[in-house]
Amino acid sequence: MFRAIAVRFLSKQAVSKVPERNYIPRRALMYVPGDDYKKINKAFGLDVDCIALDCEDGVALNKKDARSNIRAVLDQGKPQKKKNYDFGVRVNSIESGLCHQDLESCLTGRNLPDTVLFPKVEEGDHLKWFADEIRHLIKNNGKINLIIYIETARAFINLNEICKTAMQLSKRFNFIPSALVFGSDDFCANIGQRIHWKFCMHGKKLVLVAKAYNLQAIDMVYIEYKDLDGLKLQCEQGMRMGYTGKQVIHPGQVPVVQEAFLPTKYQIEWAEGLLKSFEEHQKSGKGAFSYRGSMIDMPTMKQAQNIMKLANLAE
Ligand SMILES: CC(C)(COP(=O)(O)OP(=O)(O)OC[C@H]1O[C@@H](n2cnc3c(N)ncnc32)[C@H](O)[C@@H]1OP(=O)(O)O)[C@@H](O)C(=O)NCCC(=O)NCCSC(=O)C[C@](C)(O)C(=O)O
Ligand SMILES: [Mg+2]
Repeated sequence: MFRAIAVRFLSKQAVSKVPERNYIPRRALMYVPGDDYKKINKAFGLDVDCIALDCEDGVALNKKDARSNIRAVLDQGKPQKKKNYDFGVRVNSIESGLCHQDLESCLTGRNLPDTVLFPKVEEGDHLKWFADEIRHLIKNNGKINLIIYIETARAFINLNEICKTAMQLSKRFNFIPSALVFGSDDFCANIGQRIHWKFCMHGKKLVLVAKAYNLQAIDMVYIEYKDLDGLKLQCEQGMRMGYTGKQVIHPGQVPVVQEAFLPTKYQIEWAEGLLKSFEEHQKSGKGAFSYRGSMIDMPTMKQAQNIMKLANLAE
C-alpha cells in the first residue's frame, strides 16, 4: 500500500509543471539613472521593451534620494507609447541597507511600477525578506513582476534554490518571478577577474536554470557603449546561448539589441514554411518528413513555433 501511495506521489511530482505566464518581451533592458530627469524623459521617447529606473549602481552614493524622483515619475502615471513596454525600478541590494527605503518609496504611492529589479540576490532567504517587505507595502491586491540579479559566486552556487524559493513564494505573495539577469560586472568584481566575456560557463548555467523555471534570461551589459559592432556580436553569442534579452546603458545600444533578439526574415520564412508543411504531413499521417534537406519532427516544429511566437510578440 505504501508503495502505491509513493508511486502516486512520485507520478504527481513528475507531472508538476512550472506554470506558463504572460510573456512581456524584454529584448533590451535599459537602465536610466533615477536621479537624472533628463535621461528619464529621453528614455520614454525610445522604442525599447523595458525601462529600468535605477536606484542602485548607476546612482552615486550621495544621490540615493533618487527614489523620491522615481516616486514622482510613478505618481504621474506610466507614459503611454505606441507599443506596451515594461516599466521597472531597480532598488538597492539588501546588503546596502537602502533596500527597504527604496521599496517603501516605489511601492506605496499612487501607481506601482510593473516590475521590481532586485540586485545581488544570493540565497533563497533574500527572497523571503523581499516577500515579507512587499506584503506590507503593496495594497489593494497589487502585483509586481520580479527580476532577480545573479551577480556573485554564492548566487551561482545557490541558483536552483533561489529560483525554487521564488516560485514557491510567488504562490502566496504578490509578485511574479519573470527573469534572471546576469550581473557580470559585479560578478567580475566578486571573483576578482576582469575579462568577463570569458565566463561563458556561468552565463550558460544561468540560461539553463532560467529555462527550467520558465524565466527569461537577460544577458550582461556591454560597457563599451560606442562599439556597436562588438555589441551586435555579443548579442548574437548570447542569443545562441538561449538568452532572451540584454541589458543596455545608452540609447545608442537600444536599436542594435532590439533587432538582434528578433528572428531574422530568413528564420521567419523558414518557420512559416515548416509549420505549413508539418500540418500537411500530420494530416497524411507522417510524424517525420523532409523539409529543405533536413529531417523534421515534433521538436523542430516546436522550434519553428518559438520563432513565430517571438516574431509576433515584437510586432
Ligand atoms: C555611459 C553614460 C555615463 C554616458 O553618458 P553621456 O551623457 O556621456 O552619453 P552621451 O552619448 O552624451 O548621451 C547622448 C544622449 O543620450 C542620453 N543618455 C545617455 N545615457 C542614457 C540613459 N542610460 N538613459 C537615457 N538617456 C541617456 C544623454 O542624456 C544624451 O541626451 P541628449 O542627446 O538629449 O543630450 C550614460 O549613458 C549612462 O549614465 N548610462 C547609464 C549607466 C548605468 O545606469 N549604469 C548602471 C547599470 S549597469 C550595472 O549596474 C551593471 C550590473 C548589471 O549590475 C552588473 O553587471 O553588475
Ligand atoms: Mg550589478
